[in-house]
Amino acid sequence: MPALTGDQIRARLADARLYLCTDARTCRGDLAEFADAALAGGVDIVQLRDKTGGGPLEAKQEIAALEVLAEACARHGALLSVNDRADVALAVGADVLHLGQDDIPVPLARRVLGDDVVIGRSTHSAEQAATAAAEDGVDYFCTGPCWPTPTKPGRHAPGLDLVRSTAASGNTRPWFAIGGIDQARLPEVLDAGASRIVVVRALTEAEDPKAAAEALRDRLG
Ligand SMILES: Cc1ncc(COP(=O)(O)OP(=O)(O)O)c(N)n1
Ligand SMILES: Cc1nc(C(=O)O)sc1CCOP(=O)(O)O
Ligand SMILES: [Mg+2]
Repeated sequence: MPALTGDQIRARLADARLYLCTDARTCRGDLAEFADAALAGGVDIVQLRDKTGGGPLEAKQEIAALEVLAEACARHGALLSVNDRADVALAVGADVLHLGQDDIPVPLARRVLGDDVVIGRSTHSAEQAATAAAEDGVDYFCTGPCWPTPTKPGRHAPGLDLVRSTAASGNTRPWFAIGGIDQARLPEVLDAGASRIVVVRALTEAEDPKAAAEALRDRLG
């Protein structure tokens, strides 16, 4: 069971602006320090997304990294997100499960997790965004990539047009723009109508992750 109730998690989701996906930083061996710095800079949600080996981490490594992130998130009052795996989200008491278009269907994830874990969806077209905005069991969705990105090679980028159409759609569910976003591009993303973002390299590759997170968070309000 997550430490927070579903209502508490959803209240934090409503206020969330900056969502980080990070790998386990196995080569650098600094996951706890990195997470602390990014969270101190204002990250609201942290997801472990490690595809550095060309696929998912072994379960034991994934759970060890999630335990490190869970402690960091608890210290900073942030939400912990698991990518792809409902069973792992349940096992570690995560607040959030993120599912892409090719991951397990939301109703099956709900069967595993119940109602007290937030579920998010990836979307890459206006049709997918409209579906996610209305789908039972979905709490938030992401639209992207805003720009082609080496973090998700081969994924066609719908660009900022998808951000604009989502902003104009009248959707009331929380949604995040993702893909290729950094400090220099953030103004364009905000101008297109997003108020929440997900980043990977903008923080994982930053020399000073706390300062980089602060710079993004300051513009997100
Ligand atoms: C917050 C967030 N948004 C989008 C994604 C991408 O999910 P998906 O399309 O399933 O791709 P993978 O991350 O599984 O490669 C995400 N993980 N998190
Ligand atoms: C993991 C992921 N999902 C995307 C989507 O469009 O669903 S784009 C993406 C990678 C984002 O990485 P960066 O901030 O380094 O460009
Ligand atoms: Mg996925």
